[in-house]
Amino acid sequence: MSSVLTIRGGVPLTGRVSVRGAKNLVPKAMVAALLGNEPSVLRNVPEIKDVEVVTSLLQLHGVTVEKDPVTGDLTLDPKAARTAPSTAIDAHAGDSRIPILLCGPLIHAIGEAFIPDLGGCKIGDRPIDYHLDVLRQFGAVVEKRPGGIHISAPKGLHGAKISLPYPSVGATEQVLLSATRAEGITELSGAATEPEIVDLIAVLQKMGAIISVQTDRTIRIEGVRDLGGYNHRALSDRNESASWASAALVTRGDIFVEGASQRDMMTFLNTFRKVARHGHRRGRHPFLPPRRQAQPARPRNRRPPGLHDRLAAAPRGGPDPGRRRVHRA
Ligand SMILES: CC(=O)N[C@H]1[C@@H](OP(=O)(O)OP(=O)(O)OC[C@H]2O[C@@H](n3ccc(=O)[nH]c3=O)[C@H](O)[C@@H]2O)O[C@H](CO)[C@@H](O)[C@@H]1O
Ligand SMILES: C=C(OP(=O)(O)O)C(=O)O
Repeated sequence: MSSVLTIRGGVPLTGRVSVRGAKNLVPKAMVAALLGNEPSVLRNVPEIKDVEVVTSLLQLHGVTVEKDPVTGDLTLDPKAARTAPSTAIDAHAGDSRIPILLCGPLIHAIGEAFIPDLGGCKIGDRPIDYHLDVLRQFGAVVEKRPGGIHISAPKGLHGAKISLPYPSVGATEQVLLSATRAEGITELSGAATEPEIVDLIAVLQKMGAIISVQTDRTIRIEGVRDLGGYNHRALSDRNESASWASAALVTRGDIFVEGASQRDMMTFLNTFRKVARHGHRRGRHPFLPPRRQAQPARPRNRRPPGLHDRLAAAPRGGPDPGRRRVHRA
């Protein structure tokens, strides 16, 4: 499939769409299933590439992944987890960014991990130094090898006091997935606390993990020896919901987004309302000022609480008869 989508605009978008489970939770919850000693069931699973990649990587490691043909629910059983051939893992090089999160769970399940070179959206430099630092602080040995990274932990993973220089989503997930079965207590400060992180914590807690989140971006994890399975319905994708809302705004359309969660989108909804109001004051059209397009209400700080980076500039006003090229997530 081409990696470019060409959109011919100029038509108001109207109708009803159903939003599925969050892309930024589902593949991570699938990885979490590897930490259990019994099957897990994940519901509200979207049909996206990250799910395919993680399914394949889990299967390569002996995890059975069964998809219900009617509901699309996944049952993941890790009890036969085993080492996978690095050539087979390598076939996934460049496919996704999720494999880096397999490190902790694979070390707990089989004692080592080989992670292929990462993919993911091309949104600039995307280092993984926080991930590797965190793993080393847990006691892992990280080695660069041709085609990927090899990680082992001859003395197991041990809880640690970790501080992130920036509230990285991925690095916070790395800590959560590594610490829940590490020996001792982990205290993470400077953690990301997005709704998808909170939902991942809910998944881990269902498995038996002991995790508390404080209001100052500190997460405390008390390691446990074993975890069970989970039965979880993924939270809905707030980015997809916000994309539909933005599409309705800029095309003067009317879209009902079934399953969107106000609670997880408060910052976006405030921004959306301000943009719409701004346009209304300045021109005839509710969303479009007469001479120039409504300006995005840009957040002042780098990552305002609750607003996904990707959406910080999403709701620009004004219908656009032209074409748009977007990159595919
Ligand atoms: C900024 C960005 O696009 N964040 C998205 C990205 O998270 P992803 O985990 O890729 O990015 P982070 O939120 O971790 O990165 C935030 C910032 O920390 C820096 N950083 C991060 C990790 C690291 O090891 N070293 C380092 O320097 C990055 O350069 C960036 O400036 O994908 C997630 C989906 O999985 C989304 O939920 C996040 O909203
Ligand atoms: C950057 C993102 O996606 P990915 O990490 O999958 O590339 C994102 O969801 O914001």
